[in-house]
Order: sequence, then C-alpha cells, then structure tokens
Amino acid sequence: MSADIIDGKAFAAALRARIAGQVETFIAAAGRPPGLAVVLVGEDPASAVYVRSKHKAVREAGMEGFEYRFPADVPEAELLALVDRLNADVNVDGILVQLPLPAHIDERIVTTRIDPDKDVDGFHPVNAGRLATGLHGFVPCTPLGCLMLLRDRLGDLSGLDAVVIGRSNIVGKPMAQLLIKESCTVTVAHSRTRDLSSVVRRADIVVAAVGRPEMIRGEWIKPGATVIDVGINRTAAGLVGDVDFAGAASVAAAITPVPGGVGPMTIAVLLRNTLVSAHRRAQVPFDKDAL
Ligand SMILES: NC(=O)C1=CN([C@@H]2O[C@H](COP(=O)(O)OP(=O)(O)OC[C@H]3O[C@@H](n4cnc5c(N)ncnc54)[C@H](OP(=O)(O)O)[C@@H]3O)[C@@H](O)[C@H]2O)C=CC1
Ligand SMILES: Nc1nc(=O)c2c([nH]1)NC[C@@H]1CN(c3ccc(C(=O)N[C@@H](CCC(=O)O)C(=O)O)cc3)C=[N+]21
Ligand SMILES: [Mg+2]
Repeated sequence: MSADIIDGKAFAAALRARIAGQVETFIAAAGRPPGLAVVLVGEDPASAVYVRSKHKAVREAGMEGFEYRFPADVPEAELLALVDRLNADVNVDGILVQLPLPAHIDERIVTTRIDPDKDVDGFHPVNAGRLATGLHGFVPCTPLGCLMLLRDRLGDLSGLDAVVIGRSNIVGKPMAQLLIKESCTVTVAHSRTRDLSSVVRRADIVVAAVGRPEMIRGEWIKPGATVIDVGINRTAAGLVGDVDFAGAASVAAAITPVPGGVGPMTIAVLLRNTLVSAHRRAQVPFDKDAL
C-alpha cells in the first residue's frame, strides 16, 4: 500500500471542536443555543444509529437537539404538520428529516415543505438551485464534507479532472456542482455510463457514491489520484465502501477509508450548517469560512 489514508474522522473531530467554540460565542450573543430538529420515521436500524450519533454530536457541540420519532405507518399529513410547526419554531435553526422515508410518504413533498432557510441538509430544490446558480444557501453535508477533505489535501483544485460516480440529488449531483465551482473538469458517471473503467482512469479526483460494495476497482485508478469513497455498504465482511480499498490504495496518492472517512464529515458539516443557520437567523455576524 502506498496511498496516504485521509483521516476523515480526525478532520471531523477538529472541525467539531472549532464549531463548539463558536457555539459558546453564539450563545453569549444570541442568548440561546443553535437548535437542530431531527425527525426519524420507522425503525430502520441503520437510520436509528445515524440519528443517535447526530444527536450525540449536537449535544457535544453545545447545541440543542430536538428529536421526533414516528411509527413507520405515520400519515404523511402528520409528518407535514410537524414540519410546519418546526418551520415556525424560533428555537429551531435546522430541520433534518432522516431519509429514506417509508414508501407511502413522498420524500419530495416532505423535503420541499421544509423552510429552505432551515434546510441544513441542503435537499430543498431552492437550495439545489442556489448551489447550481452560485447563490448563498445550504450545501448538502456529504458533498461539502468531501470537498473539505479534497481542499485540505490538494489545495487549489482548478484544472483537475474529476469523476463523480453517482448522480443522486443528495450526493452525486451536488458533488459535481461543487467541483464545477472549484474549476475542475467534471464527469458524472452513472448506471448507464459506457466503459466506466476508462472514465475513471483519466481522473485526478474520483468520488464514488454508488452504493455497490467495492465496485470501483483498483486497476481503474490513475496512479497518483485522490479517491473519496462515499459508499457505506453493510456486507457479511462488515462495513465497506464503493471502492476496492486495498487495490486502489496501492496506486492512489490518497484515499478515504470506510469507516472513518466521509461518514464522520457528514455529521460535522451538519453541525456547521446548523451553526451558520443560527447566526443568519439571529442576525449575529459570523465568518463561516474561518471555521
Ligand atoms: N458517508 C455518508 O455520509 C453517506 C453515504 N452514502 C452512501 O453513498 C452511496 C450512494 O448514496 P446515494 O447517492 O444516496 O445512492 P443512490 O442509490 O441514490 O444513487 C446511486 C447512484 O449510483 C449509480 N449507479 C448504480 N449502479 C451503478 C453502476 N453499476 N455503475 C455506475 N453507477 C451506478 C446510480 O445510477 P442511476 O442514476 O443511473 O441509477 C445512481 O446515480 C450509498 O452507499 C450510501 O449509503 C450516502 C449518503 C451519505
Ligand atoms: N436527511 C438525511 N440526511 C443525511 O445526511 C442522511 C440521511 N438523511 N440518510 C442516510 C444518509 C447516510 N448518512 C450518514 C451519516 C453518517 C455516517 C457515519 O457517521 N459513518 C461512520 C460510521 C458508520 C457506521 O458504523 O455505521 C463512518 O463512515 O465512519 C454515515 C452515513 C447520512 N445520511
Ligand atoms: Mg418514499
């Protein structure tokens, strides 16, 4: 193995410590803590684990967490009524409805009901549009976390060839938007891409967000590339990413592990977005780029 391992867990811990410091300053100025509401529908064990670790991180940062749980068969209208109440609650700066939702609930309707200025997930179409057009708004946590790791590692990304594998609204598309903004030459691959290995082969930056265990092979990676593995796959062998880690690590310059790479960044950026939201809503000045 020759690649450096990008320690997302350590980077996220340092970011969370800086956030905790800024939370104290915010409380002194605003007289209340930043508040994040997390809504969980159903009993999916993986979702329950994420929600618990989000909550722990919220409290450790000195923020206030509001947690709501519904049974899997909750009517959509009841969920929307909660979103309306949270939109109106002055102590709530951020609202996160854990996805996926049960099949009888339309995720688009729920996501679109959240006030875009409390949408710390960055999933509302208004925030997607803001990102696409260069306006201020919330950027989805996972892609922004990936970008922070890339900038920390590579500095200026301009002119680099980047390939994003996956085109979901929550990871692939916003990741591509961020890399375009960084002046990378961006290719977005997906299930209909022909000859994925050749597409990956030319990339200086590979971001894998597919949801298929170890499908991005080490032999596809250009020597010296930086590999960001977003995938979280539970297999008999344990938690693995979308990248063949051992194979890729023998040719890449740097690679994120799973676990301990992108996942912890997602949670740290969620806290960051909530802190930014609190400052905006309370009209307390804040330099988010200094975090
Ligand atoms: N670490 C973290 O914080 C997070 C991790 N994740 C993980 O990231 C992964 C992706 O998540 P998400 O974007 O929500 O997933 P989706 O299932 O929404 O999207 C998967 C994407 O991968 C593409 N794809 C599927 N099969 C192939 C293939 N054989 N070749 C090329 N592309 C393919 C799909 O293409 P098409 O559009 O054509 O169907 C689609 O665009 C998952 O493992 C998920 O668990 C997700 C969010 C946060
Ligand atoms: N509204 C919404 N917002 C989300 O941001 C959201 C969501 N729904 N639904 C599910 C996905 C997935 N996601 C992860 C968060 C943290 C880890 C994480 O902390 N992973 C650790 C440990 C993983 C483990 O042990 O299970 C790691 O990779 O090291 C992973 C994945 C957020 N998501
Ligand atoms: Mg659904």
